[in-house]
Amino acid sequence: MEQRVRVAILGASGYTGAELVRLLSRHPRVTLAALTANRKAGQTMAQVFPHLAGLDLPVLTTVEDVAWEDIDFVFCALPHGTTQVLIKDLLDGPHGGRLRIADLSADFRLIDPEVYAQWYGHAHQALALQEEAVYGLTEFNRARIATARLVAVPGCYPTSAQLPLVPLLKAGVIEADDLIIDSKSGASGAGREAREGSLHCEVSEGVHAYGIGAHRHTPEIEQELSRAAGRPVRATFTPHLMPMNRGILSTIYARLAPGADDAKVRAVLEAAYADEPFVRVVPAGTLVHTRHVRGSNLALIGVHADRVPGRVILTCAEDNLVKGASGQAIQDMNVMLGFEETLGLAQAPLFP
Ligand SMILES: NC(=O)C1=CN([C@@H]2O[C@H](COP(=O)(O)OP(=O)(O)OC[C@H]3O[C@@H](n4cnc5c(N)ncnc54)[C@H](OP(=O)(O)O)[C@@H]3O)[C@@H](O)[C@H]2O)C=CC1
Ligand SMILES: CC(=O)N[C@@H](CCC(=O)OP(=O)(O)O)C(=O)O
Repeated sequence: MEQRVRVAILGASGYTGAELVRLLSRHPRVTLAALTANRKAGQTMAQVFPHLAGLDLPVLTTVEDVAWEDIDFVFCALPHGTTQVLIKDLLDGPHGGRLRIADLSADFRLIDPEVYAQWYGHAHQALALQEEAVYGLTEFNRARIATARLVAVPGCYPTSAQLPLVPLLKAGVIEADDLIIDSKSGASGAGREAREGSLHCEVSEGVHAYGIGAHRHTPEIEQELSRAAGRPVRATFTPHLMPMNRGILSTIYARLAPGADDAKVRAVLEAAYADEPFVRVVPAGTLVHTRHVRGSNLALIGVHADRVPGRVILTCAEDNLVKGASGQAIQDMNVMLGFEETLGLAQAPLFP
């Protein structure tokens, strides 16, 4: 029988942690050996998340109480800012030599320490690890992810922007200096701790933009799009909070490069994702919908002609908690450990 890896999930009492537990509980090569929480340490997962009550799971402990000698792989699903020092201590500690980590927070995604300090309001506290970490959008970075010790799992919004835009910038069929990314997210994107602002009566029956011109995912989006384009990319990014639980829909407006049209854009994206298990370009005339990805690791991309000459409209739908976070992290783990990339992630979306 094939050996299983022993996994710790730090922050298992949060939304992305619970989603990791849900998906990994059916992963054929994983044993969930440790689950941690902060305020909820000492409780069972069934107490915190009754929907997971049927699973045989370890009790939630603090990070300090994990038997690290027993752990091979760590998913870190803690608030950004709290993560960098904790991961540094873990990797510098007595068991650091064998641990490999997928970090879901924003702590290791930005390459430039000055950009990090500017957008996150403090100097990074683990600079060497920030430099070492590999950006974990699997579709574009498999070789480096495979050998990484620390993978920075992309942000939910940046994933929905990069999947349509990276192949187009690489192919030079859209211009790099005129991108508008208009994104909508479900309230689970703010995490379970968010409370105020995420209460039903504050999210339902209304929509609002936030972080306008100033959202911390902007530098992550620009960093990765610039890498793809081979030159600096500036993008206008505006997120919106939607009255729904899960899902992100990004609508992207781009200017076509000379000689390109929407058919060319579609052909580039179809070729880029022809062999990808989790990214689909929907047929012309079909609309992408957050309902069509819910609970799955899929991202759907739509390509639409714009009646304004020289422009194209792209849409991308994903589940923020799956391809936007926990599913993406598992996809990275599968690559890091040499497993088949789809293990634990093959479930179809939940509809309606
Ligand atoms: N929600 C989403 O769609 C996405 C989230 N992310 C990122 O993933 C990470 C987790 O997000 P999410 O699951 O939504 O957050 P939640 O607020 O739902 O969960 C946070 C978790 O961290 C624990 N925690 C909080 N503070 C500390 C601390 N000081 N020390 C140890 N543990 C602590 C909480 O424990 P307790 O419950 O006991 O307080 C809980 O388990 C964040 O960095 C987030 O930005 C990334 C992509 C998408
Ligand atoms: C709806 C909502 O509030 N979404 C979050 C993004 C969640 C996420 O992915 O943030 P990380 O960069 O920390 O991973 C926000 O706008 O901050």
